[in-house]
Amino acid sequence: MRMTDETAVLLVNLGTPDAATPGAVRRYLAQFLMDPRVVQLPRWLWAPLLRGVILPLRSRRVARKYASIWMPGGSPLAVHTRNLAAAVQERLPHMRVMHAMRYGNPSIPDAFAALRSERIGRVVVLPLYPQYSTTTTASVDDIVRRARNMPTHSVADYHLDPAWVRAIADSIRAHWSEHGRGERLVFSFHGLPQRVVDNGDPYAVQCAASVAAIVENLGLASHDYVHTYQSRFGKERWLEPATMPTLEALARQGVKRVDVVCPGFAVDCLETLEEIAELNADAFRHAGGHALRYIPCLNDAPAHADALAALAERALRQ
Ligand SMILES: C=CC1=C(C)c2cc3[nH]c(cc4nc(cc5[nH]c(cc1n2)c(C)c5CCC(=O)O)C(CCC(=O)O)=C4C)c(C)c3C=C
Ligand SMILES: [Fe+2]
Ligand SMILES: [Fe+2]
Repeated sequence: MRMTDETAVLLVNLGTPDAATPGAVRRYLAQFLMDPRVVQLPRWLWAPLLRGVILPLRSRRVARKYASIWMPGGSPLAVHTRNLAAAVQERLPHMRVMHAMRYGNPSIPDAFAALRSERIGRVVVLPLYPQYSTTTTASVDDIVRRARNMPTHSVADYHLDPAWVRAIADSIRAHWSEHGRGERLVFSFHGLPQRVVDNGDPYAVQCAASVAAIVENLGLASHDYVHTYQSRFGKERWLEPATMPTLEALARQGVKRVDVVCPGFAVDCLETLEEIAELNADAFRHAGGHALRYIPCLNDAPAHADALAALAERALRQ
């Protein structure tokens, strides 16, 4: 089949269970946690541990967490990613915009099969991770390399993209003007094992650079904000400072109101809606704080779709 000049943009996110049930969560976690980019233990050790201990226990507990945030259209990560792709499509009428998930559905191989049948000639893959990590971005690339059947260009990261930085800063300003401003702004990013960073993963450096750029745009002083890492998984040492103990320490120091923003997540998901807006908000109050206000991800906001559409167009010109 001859390819055409038609180009496509494939937005790729992490993925999420198809239902808030232990079975669906188990299928999702099994695929996610067997990715050697994510858990680097030897397979002979990890596979039986995962199947025998972790999946049976974790799937039930995590399914209840998903149930607490589930939307009429599905998992928030799936709903927001779908809506974001539609918003980007509106801005790129001359291209085909699709989305896919690294784990679960719709899969990356299925997306490439669909693009091939639509006779698309060239694809820009835009992983929805502002900061590059081997555990996320490189893992998307692993599958893209295997699945692609046409010329493909991948965007590595956009952690300092001016339009993206401005969109995040504007969303914080909008939140402040609607709800008032807390005494501290907490920037909480998904964590990584410290070992992964020690082995050369640029994620932590890029997270810090994003914080610096957003803070500069907002004109904040160093005592106005804190940069933390959330979502520890397993027994290893992860990036620090950790979000929850930091919030508890702030509350004990007498801080009554904090705002939390998560610029490592393109769209809201379990880690923001349940972990930050529910779990960490409770912990902050139990430690003596009055209110943790969570600032939502950019999701399908016009400024977010504008920034991503411009990134994709620039990548295509390269
Ligand atoms: C935004 C960047 C992310 C990095 C970096 C990342 C690394 C990473 N994650 C785990 C383990 C889990 N993460 C889970 C959920 C999850 N993680 C991200 C993003 C990053 N992960 C997102 C967007 C989500 C939410 C998915 C959703 O459906 O809403 C989970 C699943 C939930 C749970 O069981 O707690 C796990 C497990 C590791 C081990 C890791 C780096 C090594
Ligand atoms: Fe994660
Ligand atoms: Fe988590």
